[in-house]
Amino acid sequence: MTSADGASRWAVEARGLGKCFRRRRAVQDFSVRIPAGAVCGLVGPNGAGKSTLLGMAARIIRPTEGSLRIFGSPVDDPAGLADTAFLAQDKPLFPQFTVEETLRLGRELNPRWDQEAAERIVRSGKLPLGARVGSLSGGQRARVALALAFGKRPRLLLLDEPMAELDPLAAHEIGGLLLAEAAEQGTTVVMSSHRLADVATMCDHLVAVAGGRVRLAGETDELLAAHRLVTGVHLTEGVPAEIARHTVVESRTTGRQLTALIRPHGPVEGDWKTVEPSLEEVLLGYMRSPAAPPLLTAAARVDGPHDQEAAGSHGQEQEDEEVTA
Ligand SMILES: Nc1ncnc2c1ncn2[C@@H]1O[C@H](COP(=O)(O)OP(=O)(O)OP(=O)(O)O)[C@@H](O)[C@H]1O
Repeated sequence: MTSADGASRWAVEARGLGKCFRRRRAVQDFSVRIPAGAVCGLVGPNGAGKSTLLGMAARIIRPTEGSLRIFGSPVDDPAGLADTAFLAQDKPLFPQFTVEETLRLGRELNPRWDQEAAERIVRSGKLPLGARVGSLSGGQRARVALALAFGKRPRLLLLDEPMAELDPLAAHEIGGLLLAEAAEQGTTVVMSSHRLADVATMCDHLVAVAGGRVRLAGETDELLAAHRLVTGVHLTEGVPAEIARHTVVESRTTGRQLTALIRPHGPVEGDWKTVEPSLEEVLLGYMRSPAAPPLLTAAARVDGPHDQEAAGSHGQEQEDEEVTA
């Protein structure tokens, strides 16, 4: 779908996307949209397919099946190449280069290079331009890598575990820098992370994957509002009927105490305490319960109400539920 000014509303649009490495299916039946302008967290356990998804969007891994569009154009359209920047997990930089030489390389390789933005990012960390990259701390190297990425002026910035090796202080600083620069440049950000607290504070959208399939996708607020954490005393075996009538993502009993993560289909009857769960509680619930049905908000679904191209789309959307909360 395109907006009135001709730009695509969707930064990323995957339909039935799949990737097979020899006989191993890393991603399957993946149908999700991420709107332009979102800061989207990509979460899931080790081996879930996060790096493979980012690699396909970054054009370094070729999908085996399905379609993937970036700002409305097929991912393999060379015209879109300059629109995307990808920062791999190991943040490949040349250790012998100085910060200044690294930025110069960025300028020479990228026709749309924005030296002012790149220098602003480096200077705000008080990094000396003459320092060798190999002598910098992990946080400082992350800053140089982000300067290189934002210097490209990408419309879509793909980050694989950008804070993985940073201490909490450096992660906070780099997270703030990332959000400020994304807002300044209007960049859509998709970042994989195992740090759920960072995802909760930084991301307005979320895609959770497990076993190469989407488990949750959409606006973080809407996804949270669609769930309730139910607790109470339960003396018999199994999930009580008044809870089982809702979609139960996960239920656990500790002694006499039952805790259930549910997607309510109306009020929860009986003597149960219900609260809105934290993002961490929702994500852990889905990770621990691979059989729980996935949930995609209307905006994340490729057959959502804004879709004009849904005919013939395939994927797991047939079995998903819509968020009604
Ligand atoms: N080049 C490859 N060749 C073969 N198998 C691969 C390759 N890359 C990834 N895989 C497999 O695909 C699956 C998904 O891997 P991927 O790296 O995308 O997961 P991830 O969610 O990024 O994991 P992590 O959180 O550990 O980084 C895994 O089973 C992995 O072993």
